[in-house]
Amino acid sequence: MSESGRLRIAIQKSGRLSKESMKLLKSCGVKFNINEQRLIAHSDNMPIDLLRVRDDDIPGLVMDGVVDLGFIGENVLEEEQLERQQLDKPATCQKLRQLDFGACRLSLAVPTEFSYDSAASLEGLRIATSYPNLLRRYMQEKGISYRDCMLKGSVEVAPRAGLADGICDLVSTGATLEANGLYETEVIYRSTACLIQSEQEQTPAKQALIDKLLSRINSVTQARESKYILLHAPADNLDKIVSLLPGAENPTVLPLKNDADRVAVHAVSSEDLFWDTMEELTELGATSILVMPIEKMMG
Ligand SMILES: Nc1ncnc2c1ncn2[C@@H]1O[C@H](COP(=O)(O)OP(=O)(O)OP(=O)(O)O)[C@@H](O)[C@H]1O
Ligand SMILES: O=P(O)(O)OC[C@H]1O[C@H](OP(=O)(O)OP(=O)(O)O)[C@H](O)[C@@H]1O
Ligand SMILES: [Mg+2]
Repeated sequence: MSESGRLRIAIQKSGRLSKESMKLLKSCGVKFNINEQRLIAHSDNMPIDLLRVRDDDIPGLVMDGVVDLGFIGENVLEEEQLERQQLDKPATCQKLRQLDFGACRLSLAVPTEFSYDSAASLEGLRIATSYPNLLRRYMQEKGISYRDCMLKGSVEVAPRAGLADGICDLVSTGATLEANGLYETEVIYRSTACLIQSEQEQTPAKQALIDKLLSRINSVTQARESKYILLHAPADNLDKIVSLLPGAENPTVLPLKNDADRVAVHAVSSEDLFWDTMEELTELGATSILVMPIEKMMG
């Protein structure tokens, strides 16, 4: 299948994961032009082909070894794994890493007028979902029987349409539930996007390219989570000031010309600096505080 020399990566064609997956690849130095009409995009500068498909198809393509890598939500990955285990189809792949986008949760939700105590309140009722296997696993663990209503989309309208009593669907802000007169009762699975690799043995050249991509992804992600901070601090308060900057245990401290009592601090901090921290820094006498994004980080 993917025995050509080129690495095949499956990404969602259009949806919640598309932009971020492409952005991540681009920031790893993979250049490509997407033609909306075409399923495949060839990279201009690396031996990589992108396959643009429905997200539901990505785990299967990776598990069958049709593509080498895939960007996918853990929710879809796990659901497909459970499905394939029942059908005795190949159901394994390597999860290379979780990614910092596509965060959502699969939750049970019921109409606002429904009085809900626990999942047992759904005993014998009908639940609409696109994730029948994850739902079944959860309800079996709780020992609750229920009836299925399998819907591929528009799950949140099912109760109002009289198709189901409750739903099990993805939630992020909760706006979709609210707009449909529903409320979230329990989270059954938490998910982010992840990068997966086929179990098939790769040629050394392809595996080296995968390792390089992964190392670049780690570097880009670390950079996204970090900030470069410059500030002037009273030398007496230096330790307190540094302790407010997470991950900046060994900052560069430089003297200031014509000011023996103050120093310049340069540090990479592992968290975003929020206004509260900035205000605390100011209270400790810090001035000229600059917080800058970092594009790449290595070593
Ligand atoms: N509201 C959300 N916020 C963040 N991530 C989300 C949200 N909704 C879904 N996701 C994540 O993005 C994935 C893709 O969601 P999307 O709604 O684009 O899927 P889809 O409609 O099934 O797309 P496709 O047409 O490719 O089948 C989900 O499986 C989940 O991992
Ligand atoms: O809690 P919220 O922030 O409202 O997000 C949840 C919604 O987001 C997803 O759908 P999406 O908007 O991707 O559209 P889709 O239903 O067409 O897949 C998901 O299926 C929910 O319907
Ligand atoms: Mg889908």
